[in-house]
Amino acid sequence: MSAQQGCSIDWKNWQAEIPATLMFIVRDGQVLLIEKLTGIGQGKVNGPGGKIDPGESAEQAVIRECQEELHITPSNPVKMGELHFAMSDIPDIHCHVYMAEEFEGEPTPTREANPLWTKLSEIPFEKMWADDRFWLPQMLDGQKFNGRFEFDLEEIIWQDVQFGEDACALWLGCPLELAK
Ligand SMILES: COc1nc(N)nc2c1ncn2[C@H]1C[C@H](O)[C@@H](COP(=O)(O)OP(=O)(O)OP(=O)(O)O)O1
Repeated sequence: MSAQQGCSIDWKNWQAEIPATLMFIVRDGQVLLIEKLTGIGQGKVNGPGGKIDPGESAEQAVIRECQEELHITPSNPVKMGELHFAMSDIPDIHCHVYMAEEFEGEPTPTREANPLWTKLSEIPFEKMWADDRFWLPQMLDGQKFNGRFEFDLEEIIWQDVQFGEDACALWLGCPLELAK
């Protein structure tokens, strides 16, 4: 699966209904994941994150979501990628992905999430969204990326993931930031 072959999405004119974020905090050979208890992907393992509120930047949103979901505040988040999800059963999602090495607070279970410090060698891909295995290892290795996925329910039916600085040129950015 690559290029546009077999893809039914007009990516040039594609716009997502849901702008969202993800954060991956890495410290001492471990990444801070969550068991997601509410929202899209409930029951899956993911990074903390969630929808971007109107008027909020992606960075503001990802920090707020970490505060709400885990009672922590990441420092110096670095944007690593964008994910474009064309979904069959829920509105399409445009997700901004961040990494950080430092944070304030103690990861704490909340109504929305249980924190899961996970060894980098033991990421539970079988409990995660199907796309994660195609970009998360490379991102944790320091590579920036741009990923586009077409899903049929929870199955990927088309994908294209690019890595490296060139991938950043494909980012759509965050239109809401322009509206601030
Ligand atoms: C489709 O594949 C996905 N893969 C990955 N890795 N992550 C995804 C995928 N689809 C959605 N996500 C992430 C993006 C966001 O972090 C959440 C969705 O946001 P959520 O529904 O949790 O938003 P909240 O604002 O926290 O929830 P409420 O609207 O219920 O307040 O999933």
